[in-house]
This record gives sequence, structure tokens and C-alpha cells, in this order.
Amino acid sequence: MSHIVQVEPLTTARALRGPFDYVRPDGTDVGSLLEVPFGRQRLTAVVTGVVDHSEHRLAAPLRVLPDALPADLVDLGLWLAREYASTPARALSLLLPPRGARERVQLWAHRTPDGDAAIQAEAHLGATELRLTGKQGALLQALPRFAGPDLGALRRLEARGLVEIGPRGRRRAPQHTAVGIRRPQPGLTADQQDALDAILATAATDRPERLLLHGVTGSGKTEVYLRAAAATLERGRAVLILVPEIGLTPQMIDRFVGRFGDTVAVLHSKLGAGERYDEWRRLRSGAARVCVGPRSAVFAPMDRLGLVVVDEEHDGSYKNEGDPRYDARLVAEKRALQHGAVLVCGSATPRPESVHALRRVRLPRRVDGSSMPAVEIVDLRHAPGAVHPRTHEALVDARKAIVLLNRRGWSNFLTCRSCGRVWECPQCDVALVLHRSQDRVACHHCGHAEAVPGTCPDCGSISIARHGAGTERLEHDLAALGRPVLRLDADVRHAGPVLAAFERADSAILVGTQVVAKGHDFPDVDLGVVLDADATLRFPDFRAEERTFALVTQLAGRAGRGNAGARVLVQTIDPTAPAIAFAARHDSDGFLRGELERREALRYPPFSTLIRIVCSSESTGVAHAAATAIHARLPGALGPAPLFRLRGRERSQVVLKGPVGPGRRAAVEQADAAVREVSADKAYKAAAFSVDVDAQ
Ligand SMILES: Nc1ncnc2c1ncn2[C@@H]1O[C@H](COP(=O)(O)OP(=O)(O)OP(=O)(O)O)[C@@H](O)[C@H]1O
Ligand SMILES: [Zn+2]
Repeated sequence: MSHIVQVEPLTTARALRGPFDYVRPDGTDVGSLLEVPFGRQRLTAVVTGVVDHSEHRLAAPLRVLPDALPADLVDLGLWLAREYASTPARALSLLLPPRGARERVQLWAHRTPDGDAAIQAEAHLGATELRLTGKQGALLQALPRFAGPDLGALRRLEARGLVEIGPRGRRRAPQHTAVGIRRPQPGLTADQQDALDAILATAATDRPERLLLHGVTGSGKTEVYLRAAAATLERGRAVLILVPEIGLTPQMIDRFVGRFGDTVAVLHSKLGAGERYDEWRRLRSGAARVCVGPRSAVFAPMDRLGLVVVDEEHDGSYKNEGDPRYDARLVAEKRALQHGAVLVCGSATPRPESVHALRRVRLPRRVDGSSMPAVEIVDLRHAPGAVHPRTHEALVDARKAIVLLNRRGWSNFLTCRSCGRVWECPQCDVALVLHRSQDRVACHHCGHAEAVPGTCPDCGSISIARHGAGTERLEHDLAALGRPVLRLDADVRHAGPVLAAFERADSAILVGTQVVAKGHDFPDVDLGVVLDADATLRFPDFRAEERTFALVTQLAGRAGRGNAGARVLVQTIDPTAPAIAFAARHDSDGFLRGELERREALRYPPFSTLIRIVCSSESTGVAHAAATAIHARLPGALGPAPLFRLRGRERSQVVLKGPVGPGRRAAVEQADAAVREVSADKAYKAAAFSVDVDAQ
């Protein structure tokens, strides 16, 4: 029996790293959560090991907290800390049971044997003989159940020995729109059957492969996941399904809940604290064996996973923005490996990395037999204005159209016509965007907002120009076509009702940012439009091509399901850009081949490990100095390069292109060590550091 626990106290300080030794409380093990005295603080801590010996004088934990983590998640947390140059404490914090809620306990009433007898007697004798009122008889009949508002009446029956009342946990179940809607399970197409067979064949082996389900839009990938999930449950194994942001893809949850019912737990930020806690507990106890959720659901406390699915694996939301900057796709792969589960990443527009690393299974056709819509590139070079006349004509003809413009708000920026002043965010080096309906100009980076200016504070002119058009303006302009126009972007709080209204409408236009291109399945969209295909292409970023190809292909994929003659128009000032040209030809193989060649030539992922270190500071010059110091410790790294000021902080970055494979870990450690050294130096006390491994 080992008497000592090693723990990681959960603090955010980068410098502080455990493990620290404490006396082992009874019944604790790896994964137990404790409250420990730590210096002058009391901290939550996770037990990461139990040992026999310690060189220190040991303190005793203050108490054992409820809900332990499973041991495999503790391993995962420690791996996460190393893989993403973070600390064990920060990584383990991501895995904790949801905070801010406890089990909900309510009073539960059930009949005693006397109560049962009374019910039977009542049938013969009638209620009055037993001195029960009609209401009391009915109450007794309805047991067992939670007491609720009838507690008073039940207490009187309890006093007569007919009822027993005691506390009992009561689940707070999330409301699903799909409850009770059991959609019929369609027979699989031959392609789907082949894909399913490939998944199940490798799932049954000792070391299942990692698969990429590369299926064109509308090829029925979800049905393949559902069948694979059913087979996995039959084998007694659990299923984890990761999806992009939940609010935008309610259909996925609906399908899983519709097919598997209560064994599905959902984990996402829109749940109340109590619901989230209860879902976590159901997963932890094994009461729920399927979990559907976004990025953070990759940490669901599940036992004996047999299948891990990453749907729409190209989606940017799988990368965490906070520290550790983990990539849920890599974590999913790690979890699948830990459990001997098969990993299935699915997409119509997979990332070059996935094509390179995973075994590909294809769904080359749409399930409904429809062909891909014809894509026409509209050259914007000689046509000023947001909507080209050709596009306008097509919109007039279309019955149901989706229009993508990746800029929200009314106009992009404001200038003074007299002195040229540009309205900028006081915290960030970016222009403020006009949101007319909110009567505000706002920063899309920090959320700063101010009233729409009436006069220029520099020169007093009242002539202020609005430049460019965003989704809000477009919504307004397209209303002239005499059809309902619906808008979907980050300013719209609830996507569900908008999507539902569009689905129901006989004729309508859906306008929005890239969320309109996500995996929505509308049967009768006859026109798709990308208004500014160059917007993503212009980003100074090695993923610009990949993102543009995905956006155009995904938007095109929403059109023409189940009906012939659908069209897609892509407006661009760069008609020969490969990402746009390949997307217009529905040629993902051609695109991927070219993109992988380019990445190899430039040593970008998957041919290198990209590590980005960003130094920031509120004090002038400190970020650049810190980045220079880091650069000096990382021979061959690029930078330091200034980034635009964000939230009042100057920023400077250093980028390291490390090797892949066995050398990757050393490169991460080298970057981590450089950051630790520099952050410990008093000269850079005013700087903050972020390390992004596999930077996007
Ligand atoms: N075998 C089948 N027979 C008939 N209908 C099917 C079959 N499989 C799937 N479907 C239906 O086809 C539609 C498209 O399927 P699904 O949304 O899964 O496609 P997808 O491959 O995920 O597309 P995307 O990549 O665009 O999200 C859905 O309405 C689904 O119910
Ligand atoms: Zn700002």
C-alpha cells in the first residue's frame, strides 16, 4: 500500500510545475480530485501518481472532492501538456468535471407495503372505506415519483405509513428537438456499405487504423457514422462523435439522438451547468455510451471507446484558442490509440495533412444520385460593386439561394471625406465595422463598440464615407428582389430558427458568413453564390488556399441536393487561382495533389511541425524585445515579426518550422525551454507568451 500521492495543483502560473507530494487520503487513487494546502492558498489538485517514498515532509490534503477523473484522462492531460508546450495544471484543468453544479437531489416518494395493500383494497372497498380522499387515492396510484408540489399531501400519507419519502438524484436532461422523432433508417448505398465495411473490418482488429472518410458533399457520411456507431455499441464499446460548433450543426445531434435515444449524451457550452454536469456523470458512469459534442467533448470521460469520429475534420473550430492550444483532431487520434478504437475523420474537403497521414475511404457520389452543381466563375475585375450583373440575374431567377459573404456588419470601415481619418479600435490596430441595426461601430477582435460617429473629431466635418459591404448591408439590398431574406452570422444569436425558417420557406435567400456553408442539408437549394472568394485567399497564411477551396466546395455542396439544374456562382478578381479553379471543377484530388507539392516545397505541414510563439505586452517595445530574445535561442526560426496590436497589447511572433516524426518532440521542447528562459528573465516581466504547436 502506497501512502503518498503525487498531485498537480491547478494554477495557471507557467513557472509552477508539479508533481508535489502529499499524504494519501483513504480511497484516493490516480484521478482523484483533492483540495490541498499550497503555500498560503487552497487549491484543487489532481492525483497523478501514488508512490511509497518521498523526500519531503508531507502535508495532508484538506479534503477529497467528489467525482474522480478516469486514469486514462490523467495520462491524456499530461500528454497534452508536453505536446502543446503547456503545463500539466493547465492541461488537466480542461479535463475536470463541469464546475458550478452538483448532483440535483430531490425528494422521491414510493409506496410502502401498506401503501400497496391500500391500493389493492381501494379497488374493492372504495376510497372512503380506507379514509382516503379521492385525491389521496390518485396520488398513491401515481407513485413512485418525485414529490414536487404534492410534498405536503405525501407527508400526510407518510405519517400513516403508506408512503416513504427520501432524497434521490434527478437528472437534468437537455431538450432535444429530435426527441420522439425516429427517422427511418435508410438502406445503405453500395458506396456507403463499402465504407462501413472498411471501418468495421479495421475496428475489429487489435490495432485499428486511422481512416479518412473522404466523401463528396451529400454522399451520406452521417449515415455511415450512425451504422458504425450501432455496430460499435453492439460490440460493447463506446462511441465519441466530434462535430464543429453545435449551434450551427443541430442536425447531427438530432440524428444521433433520434437513432440511439437516451444512451446519447451531448456535451456543449449551450447546456446549463446542471445539464452539463449530469451528462458528464452519465458518461462517467457508463449510463450513456455515445457522446456527441464539439472540440472539448474530446475529453468526455468514457470507458472502452471503440469508435472516435471527427466530422467535418477540416473545420477550424477543432483548434483551441486558449492555452494549451490543442488540436482536438490530434487529441482524438491519441484517445483512439489509448483505447484501441478506430478513428474516422470525415470531410468533403479534407486537410492535406489528413490525406497525407490517414488511410482514405471514399464516397465519390451523392446518395440521391444528383450530380454536383455546375460552378461558374464570375470575373469581378471589370465590374465594380458587390454583386455582378450576372449574379444579380441568377438571384432573380433562383427560387432558393444561399449567398456567402465572409464579412459581417453593414460596411467594413468608415473614413472622413475631408481629412481622411479612419475610425479605428482604440485597443487594436484594426478598423471599426459599422453595425447599423445596433447603431454602433464595433471591433471584431476585442468587442469594443462605440456610437456611430456623426462628425469627425479631428476636423469637424460631417461628411463620413462608408466603405465596402457586409452581410447586414447585403441582407438589406437583396430584399429588393421581393423574397424573404434571412441572415446568418455571428451577430445572429440563434442559428436554429433561421435555418428552420429557410428550410420551410418555399422561396427565400439565405445570406451569411461561412456558417451558411457548414454541413446543412436542405433539399431544394437551386443557387449558391460566393460573393468574394478572394477574401480568404488574401490572408497571409499558408492555409489560405486550403480554406478557400473548402469554403467554395462546401458552399457548392449545399446546392442541388435532389434537384438537377442547380447553379453555383463564384465571384473573384483572381479567376485562375488554383483553389478557386479546382473547386469550380469539383476536383479535390487535383487540388490536394498541388497543395501537397506546394507544402512540401515550402516545408509547411504535413512536412514540418509549425510552432508559433507570440509575445505580447502593454508596454511599448517589450513584445519585440522578448521575441528577439526567443529568436536568439531558436536557431533557424523565422522572425521576430510584428503582429497588429490586439486588446491594447503590442505583439511580435517567432515561427519555428520543426521536423515531423521523431524530431517533433525535441522541437516542441526547445521552443518550450526558450519561452521558459525568457519569461523568467526580469527584463521581460511585462511580456506574456503563447506557444502554439501545429499553429493554423
Ligand atoms: N442510403 C441512403 N439513402 C437515402 N438517403 C440517404 C442515405 N444516406 C444518407 N441519406 C440522406 O442523404 C442526405 C445527405 O446525407 P449527409 O448529410 O450525411 O451527407 P454528408 O456526406 O454529411 O454531406 P456534407 O459533407 O455536405 O455534410 C441526408 O438527408 C441523409 O438523410
Ligand atoms: Zn479592438
